[in-house]
Amino acid sequence: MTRGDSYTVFFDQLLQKNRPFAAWSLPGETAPEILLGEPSDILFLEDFDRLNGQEGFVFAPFRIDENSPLILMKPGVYLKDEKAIKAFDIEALPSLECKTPASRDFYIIAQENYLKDIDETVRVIQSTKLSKVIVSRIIPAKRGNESIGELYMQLRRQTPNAMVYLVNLPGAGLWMGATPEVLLQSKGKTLETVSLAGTQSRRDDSDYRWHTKEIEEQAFVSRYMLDVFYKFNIHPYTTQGPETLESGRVAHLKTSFNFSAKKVEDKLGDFVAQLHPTPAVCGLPKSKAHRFISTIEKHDRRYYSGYLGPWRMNDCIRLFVNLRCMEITADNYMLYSGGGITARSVPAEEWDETTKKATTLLSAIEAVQTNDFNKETHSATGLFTAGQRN
Ligand SMILES: C=C(O[C@@H]1C=C(C(=O)O)C=C[C@H]1O)C(=O)O
Repeated sequence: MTRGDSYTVFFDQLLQKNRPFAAWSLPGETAPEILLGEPSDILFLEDFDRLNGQEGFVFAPFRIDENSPLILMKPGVYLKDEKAIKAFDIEALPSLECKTPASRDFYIIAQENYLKDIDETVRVIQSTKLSKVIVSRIIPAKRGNESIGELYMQLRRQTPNAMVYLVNLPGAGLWMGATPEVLLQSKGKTLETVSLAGTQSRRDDSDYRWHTKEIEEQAFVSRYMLDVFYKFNIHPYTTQGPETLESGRVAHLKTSFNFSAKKVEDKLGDFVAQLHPTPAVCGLPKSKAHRFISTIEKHDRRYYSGYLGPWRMNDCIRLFVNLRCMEITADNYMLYSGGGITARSVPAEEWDETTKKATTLLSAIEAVQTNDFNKETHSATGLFTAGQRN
C-alpha cells in the first residue's frame, strides 16, 4: 500500500512492468527527473573511456565484469516534473519480460571477522607502500511488501542535500541510494570535481573539529585530484575548502575544484576514466589498493563505489559516486558501506562508521515499513538483522 502520490504510483507501475528507468534528484532540487528507456536504449560499454562522445544516463560499476557491466541508457523519454508525469500515459507502456537474474551470494561479514580484516589492513599499511584503502561491507535489511516508490520518496525527504536515485536497469537490477559525493559536474562552462573523505557523526551545533586522521585521509584524495589535473594539463583551477559537508547522519570534509570545461572537452570520457575510482572509494596507490580490495573483501561491490548520473544530457554532466546505496533483491535490501583505512585507523571505530553511514537508508526503510497500512505482515522485529541498528 502506498500514500499514493503521483511519483510513488508512477515508480511502482514502472517496476511492475519491469521497465528500464533512472530517476534522480539533485541536491537541493525539488522534483525527481526521470529517464525512461526501451531495452534497445541500453548500451553495455567495454571500458570506462568509452563514454567519450556518448550521452545519456550512466550507471558504472566499481570494476567492469560480466556481473556488472558499464551501462549507458541513451536519452529516451525524459520527464522533468510532476506535470510531465501526470501527462504521460503509463498504462500504454507494455510490460517487459522479467528475466530472473542469476541468484547471487551476498557475503555478510560478521563483526569479529571485519575487525580482524581492519586490523590486518592497518598492519599492511604500516609495513608497505599502501597508504590508504577503502574497506567495505554489506549490511542486509529485510524487505517487506512496502512500496519501493514510497521508499524512494521518503529517502528524498530525509536527505535533501544528496543526489537521491532509483534505477532499474537490465544488467544491474534495482538500486537506490542517496549520495553526497560529486565525481564530476558541469556548471555552465566550468567543471567541478570534489575530494570528499573523513567522517564524523553529524552535530546539532555545527561545531565540527577534525582530527589528523580525517584531515590526512581527505588530503590524500585532494592530492590525487591534482595529479589527475597535471596529467590532463588542467591549469588554472580554483579550489574551495576543505570545509564540512553534512549528509544524512554523518559529516565529511570536502574540497571542490573548478576549472574550464574547455580543458577536457574532447576527452571527457578519458578524464572520468582517470578519476575513477578516486582514493575516496579505492585508495592509494590506486593499483595496490585495487588489488588489496580484491583480496580482503569477500563480497562483490558491483555498482557500489562506481558512479552514476546524467552524462552530457541536455549539455549537462552530473556524475556522483555511488555511495550510501543498496541493491534491492526480491526479499532484501543489501546496503553497502565502507570507510577509508589508514595507519591511524581503529577497527571498532571503523565498524561504527560503516554502521552510521548506513543509517540514512535504514531509517528510510524503517519509516516506510512502520507507516505501512499493512503493518502486521512484517513486524518490526523482522526489519533489521541483529546488531545493525545504532
Ligand atoms: C566509502 C564511503 O564513503 C567515502 C569514505 C569516507 C571516509 O572514509 O571517511 C567518506 C566519504 C566517502 O568518500 C561509503 O559511504 O561507503
